[in-house]
Amino acid sequence: MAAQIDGVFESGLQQKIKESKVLVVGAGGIGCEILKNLVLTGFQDIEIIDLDTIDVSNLNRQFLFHKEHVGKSKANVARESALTFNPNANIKAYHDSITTNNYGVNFFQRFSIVLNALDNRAARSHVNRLCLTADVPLIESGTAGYNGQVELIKRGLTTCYECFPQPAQKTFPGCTIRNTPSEPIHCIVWAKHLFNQLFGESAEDEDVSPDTADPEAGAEVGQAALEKEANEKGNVDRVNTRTWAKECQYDAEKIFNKLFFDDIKYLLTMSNLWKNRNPPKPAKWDTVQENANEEEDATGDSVARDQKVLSMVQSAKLFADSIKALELALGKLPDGDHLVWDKDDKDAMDFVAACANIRAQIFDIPRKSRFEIKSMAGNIIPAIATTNAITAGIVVMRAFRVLQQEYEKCKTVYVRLRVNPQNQFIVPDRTIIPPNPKCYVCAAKPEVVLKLDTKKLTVRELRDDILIKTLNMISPDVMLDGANSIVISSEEGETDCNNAKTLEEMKIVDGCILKVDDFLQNYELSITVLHKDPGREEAPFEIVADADSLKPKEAEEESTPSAGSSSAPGAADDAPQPSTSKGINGSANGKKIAQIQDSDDDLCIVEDEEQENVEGRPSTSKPSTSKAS
Ligand SMILES: Nc1ncnc2c1ncn2[C@@H]1O[C@H](COP(=O)(O)OP(=O)(O)OP(=O)(O)O)[C@@H](O)[C@H]1O
Ligand SMILES: [Zn+2]
Repeated sequence: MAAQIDGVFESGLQQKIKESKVLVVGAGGIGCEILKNLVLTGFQDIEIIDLDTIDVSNLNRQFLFHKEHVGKSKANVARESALTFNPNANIKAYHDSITTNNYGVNFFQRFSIVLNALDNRAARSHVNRLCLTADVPLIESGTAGYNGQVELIKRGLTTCYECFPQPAQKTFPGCTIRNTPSEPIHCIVWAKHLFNQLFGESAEDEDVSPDTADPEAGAEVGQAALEKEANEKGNVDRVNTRTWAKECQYDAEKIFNKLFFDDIKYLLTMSNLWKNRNPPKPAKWDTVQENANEEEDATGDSVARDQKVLSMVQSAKLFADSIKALELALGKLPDGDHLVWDKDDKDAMDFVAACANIRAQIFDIPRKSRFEIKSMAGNIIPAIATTNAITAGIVVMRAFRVLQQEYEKCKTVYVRLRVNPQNQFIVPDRTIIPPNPKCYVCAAKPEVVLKLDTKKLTVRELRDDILIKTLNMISPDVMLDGANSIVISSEEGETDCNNAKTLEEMKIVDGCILKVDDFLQNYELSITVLHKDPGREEAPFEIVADADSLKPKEAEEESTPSAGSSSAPGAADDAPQPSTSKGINGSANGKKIAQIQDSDDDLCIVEDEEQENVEGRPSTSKPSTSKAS
């Protein structure tokens, strides 16, 4: 192939390519393109890992996969297809998650370079941490629609994936979801939680029943309502939702009446909630069915069906049909196993669309089409094959630079839909942004401040919601500094007795320091705990990566911002980022795009000598949070 002909590459590069060992993490939209580029440019020692199997919906853009591959391992099929381009390449495929303990520092150290083509933060953060520890250069990439981003992460030289705060993945207070939804998304989140309660892995923080502890309702009000209901009914049925649903054989009518009539009536008894809001209107199965004949059937071709906003009657029918199908699917699994919600699973999606619309109608919230609900429930930004191809091309060209150790030429690059005033649609940052010395991952002594209600937050919540879901650890061990006591152990079962205790009961109070260690990531973090009383709509905890930002205002003003600190260019602007988990960092944010477009940067990133920007500013100092589609 052309890339192996002498003279195509500058001197020495061809040899470096041949001698290098590359790891590609993810064989999805960008991963397939990267793998093809690697084999076509002469890389011979490649490993690729992906945990997933091929879905029909991947075929339009993940061109290494064809119809006959549906259901097979992405990594294995990607390997086979790529070998047809260059049978001399040596490709090893792993059908596995990169976050398991099979892939520790020793595994990473074997590579000259790692190329990420992932779609989630947890895996990106994990690879970031391992590449930092193993001191292997990592090229991080992502796309979101027409926007793409490629950046080099190199220990001590550049920002890491976690140097600056990520835009919060939008979550909603539990009481809004359970008691007082006001937007379609609240009903969609509730419906997804309900799916998990009935068929999936039910998490404690995904309860869908009325929240009697809602501070706005007033504790006594909730309690009084509970007692009132208890008296009226003789008892209050508070059994686990799944157990109850199984007992009534997933009877659609009974489940409908419980969720949309009994529970809503119950919410109405929490009268404080409805002083300044329109109260919900309970819906009963029989009453809904009375209108059934007047309504046209919701079936028809799937495209038309997807675009249509279903009525209450149609939603109720879809609710009943999808419950039956999901019950059947659950029944086929081994005992104790559960379904996993997937936007591409017809019945799971039908169920969520139906429940979200029924609840929306009850709360007088606009209903949405199945298509709209699917986008919102799946946080979907359509994947554009061309953006993936361009992005993957840049990834491999950056890999050339890394092999030649020309790190200074590896500025972060953005792919845009429209050209900027300099006629660029592939726009590099002006400079390489150095690491944030206060980064809670790559700093010499990583530390954060954690503000939370120590009287309320439990050890389990500390582990699941904060350390795992927010700080992206996999298997944390936690010690209370000074007391030498183990709060959380990564050994299964060892500290289960602590799980339900509040932090205060574990003697973790204002000012305490927790020493956290994740052996899978070779990552240690010191957490200073500060107590706060959260309000109703406030997040239950807040993580501040830079302890100085808690200083009084005057003190803050005196301190001089240093390059690469959280007050470095770009960082402050990065805080209020778009809420989607897959929104690309620095791209979906209009402000950030404007900064980039102002820049008078390199003519084209494929040029060897990138011109220095004279006017522009570094467009962002934050890493990608985007999806590799
Ligand atoms: N922990 C992980 N280990 C290995 N591979 C992972 C991990 N997390 C995600 N991936 C893989 O990264 C790839 C990301 O590619 P992409 O964004 O195109 O996702 P997709 O699932 O193929 O597409 P879509 O989400 O649009 O349906 C996926 O193939 C996914 O399986
Ligand atoms: Zn960092």
